[in-house]
Amino acid sequence: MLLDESKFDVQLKLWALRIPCQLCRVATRILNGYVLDKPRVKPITDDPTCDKNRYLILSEKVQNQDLSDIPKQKLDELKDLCEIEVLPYSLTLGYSYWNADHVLKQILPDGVEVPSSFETIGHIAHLNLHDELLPFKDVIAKVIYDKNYPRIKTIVNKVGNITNEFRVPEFEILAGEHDMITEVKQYGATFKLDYSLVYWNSRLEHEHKRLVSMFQAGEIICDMFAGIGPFAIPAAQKGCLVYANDLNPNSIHYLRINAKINKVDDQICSYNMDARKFISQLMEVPNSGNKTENDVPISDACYTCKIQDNTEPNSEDIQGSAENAAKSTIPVKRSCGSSHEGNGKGHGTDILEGGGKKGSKNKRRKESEISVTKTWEHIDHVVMNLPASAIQFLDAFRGLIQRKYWKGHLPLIHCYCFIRATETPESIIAVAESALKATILDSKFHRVRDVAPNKAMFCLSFRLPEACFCEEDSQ
Ligand SMILES: C[S@@+](CC[C@H](N)C(=O)[O-])C[C@H]1O[C@@H](n2cnc3c(N)ncnc32)[C@H](O)[C@@H]1O
Repeated sequence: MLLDESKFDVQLKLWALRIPCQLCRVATRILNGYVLDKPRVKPITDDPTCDKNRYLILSEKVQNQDLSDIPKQKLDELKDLCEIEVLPYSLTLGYSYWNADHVLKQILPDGVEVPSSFETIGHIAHLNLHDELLPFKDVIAKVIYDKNYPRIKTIVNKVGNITNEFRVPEFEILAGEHDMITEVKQYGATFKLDYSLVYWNSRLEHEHKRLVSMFQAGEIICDMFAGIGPFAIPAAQKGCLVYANDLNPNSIHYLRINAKINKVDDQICSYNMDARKFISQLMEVPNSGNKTENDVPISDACYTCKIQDNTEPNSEDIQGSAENAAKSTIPVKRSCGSSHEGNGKGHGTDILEGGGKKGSKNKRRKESEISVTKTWEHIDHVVMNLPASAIQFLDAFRGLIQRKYWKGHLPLIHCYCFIRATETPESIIAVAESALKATILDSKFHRVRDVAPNKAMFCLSFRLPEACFCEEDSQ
């Protein structure tokens, strides 16, 4: 369907006053309420016959050449100012004048819902067109492009449902530049991403902010499904040390770029593996004799914490050794509320307050602190944002943490999930407990957003139950 822009032309028959240039401002003030007032249309224009004069265009309210629609008092004031000359003025409001909604309403058949909003990701507008709008997708995209350029340079529509495990939709580019690499800003951080290759949802900005506000400077955060870093980067900016993992190599590629852009690459260790394997390697005690085959243990890879590329394991990249890491006598700075030397018993139910020491200094970790971090001894928070299946991954925590090494509180788990109309928070907890094979003592559901009429996204936060400890003597 081609767009004939002339079809949107509307001719207005108006009146204008010919006024000396220097009096235009005063005349406009006097005629307040009777001067043309339309977005993007100037009410004062050149007089083609004399450059010392201007046309002051009157609004549609003024119908008569004798100006009888304007109150007498205003007219008298104007007459005191100058001689009044009234001229007919023809104004054409064309395609460029009308907003997208107005144009689309005229193009689309009656009864078809006009697409009123779209998600913006940097320079990309992401439409989600219903089937009935698909025959009009090109013209809709052109209008949205025309009306939002240069802020928006690429218009895409989601094709089909997301089926891949990386949660990346398939897109069709409908208008503008074929460029899916863009940058977005969230709460002061910059995120670069290829929208065709990685998961990104701008609607989660508030949730990213909310969760990170629960973290304290100095805490250790483990993000099992990190994407390009919307939890990891602001957490690191806040002074946390972050272990971030994602199965999608493109997400990790951009996470690393984003860590550099935001100058927190010395505070994020990034990994590209399955989340279960990641968490089990993170909790693996060096030299405990039960290393996962064919992998660089995370404790080794992050002995010196710089952004690591574990997709190409290379022993020369690993600085320090597991033995050194395990024997290190420099204490890891902790910000958890309880004793750092305890065996994890007697945890309070402070989960909902975030578990961090109040008033801890908002300062970034120094590399020396990072280099001795022993994740098998303590982490503060685990983030699991894969709502469709994160709860199933909770089984990875069964017997994961060795009690004899652990110091302080067990971590707070923040596990995202969907709750459908047929489900309840209790039924979700039951699924989580069955995965953990342990009772969750204290939990909180935070409603993140409605994703469909009968389906909402929630964040389930709870402290990992003590029953999940591995009691074995691993030495
Ligand atoms: C819903 S996205 C969340 C990304 C990011 N945390 C955010 O809030 O924008 C889920 C992420 O989990 C990753 N993922 C899916 N399955 C995974 C698995 N088995 N192990 C690790 N990551 C996985 C996807 O690639 C995707 O980036």
